[in-house]
Amino acid sequence: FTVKTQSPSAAMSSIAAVGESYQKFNPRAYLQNNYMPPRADFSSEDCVVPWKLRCLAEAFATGDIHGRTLIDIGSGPTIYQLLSACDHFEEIIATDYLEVNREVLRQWVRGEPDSFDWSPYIKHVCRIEGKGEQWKEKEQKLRGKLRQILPIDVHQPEPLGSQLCQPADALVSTFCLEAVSPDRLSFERALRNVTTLLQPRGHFLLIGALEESFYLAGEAKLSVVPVSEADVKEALSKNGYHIHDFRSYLMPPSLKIGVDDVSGVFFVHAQKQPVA
Ligand SMILES: C[S@@+](CC[C@H](N)C(=O)[O-])C[C@H]1O[C@@H](n2cnc3c(N)ncnc32)[C@H](O)[C@@H]1O
Ligand SMILES: O=S(=O)(c1ccc2c(c1)CN[C@@H](CF)C2)N1CCSCC1
Repeated sequence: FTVKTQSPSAAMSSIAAVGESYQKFNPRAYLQNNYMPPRADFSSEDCVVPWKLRCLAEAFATGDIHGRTLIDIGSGPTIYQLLSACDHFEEIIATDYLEVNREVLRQWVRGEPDSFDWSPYIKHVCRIEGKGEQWKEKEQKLRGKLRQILPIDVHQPEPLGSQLCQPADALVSTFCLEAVSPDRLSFERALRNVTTLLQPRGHFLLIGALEESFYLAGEAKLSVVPVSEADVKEALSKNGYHIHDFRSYLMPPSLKIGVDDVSGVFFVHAQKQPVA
């Protein structure tokens, strides 16, 4: 059999095409499609949003994941993925490819009146963490820790360019790598690139879409490389990670409303192994 390898120029042009497709990405439409009712349902712990928040809260509740800095890879216009992290790091760095998303995050940090209302998520996380924390306290705490909102390109060997002084103690990334990679090889290379941002023995919490091929964000229709559990595990192992925990959520048919064709969601707690 022949092994299909892509020429560097072909790989670059398909990555360029992804970047071009993101120019039409509409943050508000994206938030509407994925983070507002009816899809964003908190009515049962079995719903996908409570499941995601519980995965993150339980990982941080182990006490194993802490340090000075945490970087969120491909934050987009969302902050839910950082709510359980903010008690465990001095500084949280959000990143995204698009200025429109970085500006949405800045608006939230500034507490601007028409910024997205994350209070249902903050209230839910305070409840499941069970520390008696008031939601406005957690909201202000996260705002205080989100001190840098940086441009990133996971397809670059140095995704943050020269902006990063030293590798982070932990990484978080949600629905980014598979949503910006034209194929599995690019997905693995993007993971290799972002791994350079993480200290050896650093922890990586990764959430993503299983077997998704597209999603909508306003005028933009974005291609997604369909990945299976095995693909994600293989990519992590190839990049020197030990997998502490891997969980999957099967998307109920009722949540398939046309804004994407996601089949499920994965959560991974992985740790970068030191080079021998
Ligand atoms: C599906 S959204 C995920 C947003 C958010 N993390 C969440 O959980 O909903 C994918 C994000 O990846 C960003 N992105 C696009 N191309 C990228 C690239 N080359 N490197 C890093 N991020 C990129 C997009 O701007 C978008 O915000
Ligand atoms: O948290 S989710 O599982 C979720 C949240 C975000 C996304 C997806 C899924 C799938 N498409 C991604 C595109 F990359 C973005 N969820 C989907 C069901 S309704 C609430 C939001």
